Amino acid sequence: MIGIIAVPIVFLIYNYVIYPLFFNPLIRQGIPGPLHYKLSSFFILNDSRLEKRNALLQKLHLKYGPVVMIGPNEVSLNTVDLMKKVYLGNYPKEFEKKGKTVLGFYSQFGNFGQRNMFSTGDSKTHILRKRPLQKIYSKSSILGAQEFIKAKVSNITKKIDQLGPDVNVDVYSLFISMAMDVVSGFEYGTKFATDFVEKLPHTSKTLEVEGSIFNSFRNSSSMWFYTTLLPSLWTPVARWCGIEESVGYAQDWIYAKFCDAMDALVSGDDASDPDYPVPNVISTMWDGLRDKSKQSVQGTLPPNRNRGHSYQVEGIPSSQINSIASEIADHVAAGHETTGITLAYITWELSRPANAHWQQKLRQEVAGIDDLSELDKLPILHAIVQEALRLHAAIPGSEPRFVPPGKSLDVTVAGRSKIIPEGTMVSCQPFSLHLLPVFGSDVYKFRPERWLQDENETPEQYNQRIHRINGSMFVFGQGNRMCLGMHLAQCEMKMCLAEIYSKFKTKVSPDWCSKVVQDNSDVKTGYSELPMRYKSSGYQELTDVDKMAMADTYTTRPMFDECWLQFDRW
Ligand code: HEM
Repeated sequence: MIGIIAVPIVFLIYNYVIYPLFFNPLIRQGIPGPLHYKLSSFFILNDSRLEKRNALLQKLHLKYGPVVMIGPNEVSLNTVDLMKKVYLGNYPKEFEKKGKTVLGFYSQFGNFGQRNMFSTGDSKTHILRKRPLQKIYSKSSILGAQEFIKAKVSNITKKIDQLGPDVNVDVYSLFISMAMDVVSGFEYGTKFATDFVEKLPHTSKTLEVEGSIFNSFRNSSSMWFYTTLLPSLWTPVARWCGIEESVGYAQDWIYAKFCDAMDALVSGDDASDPDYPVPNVISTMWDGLRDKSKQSVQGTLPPNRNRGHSYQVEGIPSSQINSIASEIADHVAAGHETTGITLAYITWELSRPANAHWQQKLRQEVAGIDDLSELDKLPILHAIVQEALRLHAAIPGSEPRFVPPGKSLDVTVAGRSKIIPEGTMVSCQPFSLHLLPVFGSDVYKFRPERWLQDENETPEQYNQRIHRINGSMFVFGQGNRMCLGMHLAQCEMKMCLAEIYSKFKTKVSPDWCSKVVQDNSDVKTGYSELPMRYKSSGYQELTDVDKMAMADTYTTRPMFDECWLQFDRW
């Protein structure tokens, strides 16, 4: 009897007290951090679940310095040098040694039973996947696709004109829709691109409408903690929250569109609209698969458009077909939320009374220019986009990697050299890196001028400063796992801002909040700063700054999922 009780107690004491305190190499090295975080991963996982992680890591870095232990095997880093060592050093997303693999944060991002580029752990497999897709999103390819992007972007101003002046417009809905209209063309071919800017009203909270695919994407995001960190609890929690069905809806929608585009390709049709011949993922991967299989592929079996997710082509294993669908699903998700969220933050910042002078400057700069390569050279437009990417990084959360087998990471703690051993999970988070002093003063404020030449600076000093701060940006990651859609996102955003501000001025809707804050006050981050009751009850007493607080999650969003502006012709 004593043995039955004693064995588990000894096990727990050894695992949670003796081993961590006396044998854990990170603790023995003296890596700083709160003691309870060093002993168990429970605390940092729970912070993620409570949507407090990003703000907490920032506080820990301010307290303990740039190297902080946040779990028995996890260290958060916050200097530009360490970020470069890890990400330009291409540390892997998974740790593999002697045939054993430690899966990481990313392994759960696969779809339809298949991994994709983003969720691939090892560098060799990743580069093979990435190579054929890289050219679709290269700068020259995006410039070549500008007529298509322009057509989708100009639907925004058409929509605003239809709505008329002083109408409250939810720009969060508008820009998420625009980004989906664009990215779907790059995935399925322009023939199959969506038209959500035209089809949705954007004058009510349509993204939350039950059954909408955006609601479904949102519900998937709300489950990100379980998807990525505790997959075994995903199904019971989704069922308990009543969103299991809804989460599947976006996947079904993505797959149904995939089937439509595949039907066209397999029968020898082009997936591109002849007016907008844009290179796309489905055609590129399908051609690659046919070349690889060296078979003449003909005819389809009837696709299963329900939950089966199994499009079949004679002679090709369905796993290979689904590998294309998995890649597309990832790009569709990555490509619409991030860009839409950033645009919502940019236009909100420009609409705040204290920042409204930037609208004037922008209008003067973009007047009469709609060519993308010309827009790309404009300093004010560039400064506004860069500043929003810094302050409102759409992915502000940690991007975890492992110290590779056979290597260690040298760090300095309080002037002393320390070694982080192989297999340790290390990460930087854009949110904290973007607040470092290298970016200048008032780092919690939106100040596009930090990207422009100061009147006291020589051109040489300016170039050196800009080189330094550009190299410190982490919004798109760095190294070989850097964002594939970066040029697409930047071009889309610049085109969209030029289109809007050459025609309209914007202001924060006074009907949306108790008060529109007049000064350029600091941004807020996260649910942790506002009591949860605001989320579900009447929250009319909040200001626009409160309502645009960034959700404390891996991919952020305005925490109330809305951003209401009014548009007026200049
Ligand atoms: C403002 C918009 C965007 C932001 C802030 C953003 C941010 C990021 C970040 C930080 C990563 C790297 C994650 C990591 O290393 O752990 C990433 C990867 C990725 N992004 Fe984006 N992204 C944006 C837009 C897009 C768009 C429009 C696409 C369209 C296809 C896209 C596709 C991808 C893909 C496929 C990867 C994985 C790359 C790889 O693993 O090699 N992103 N993105």
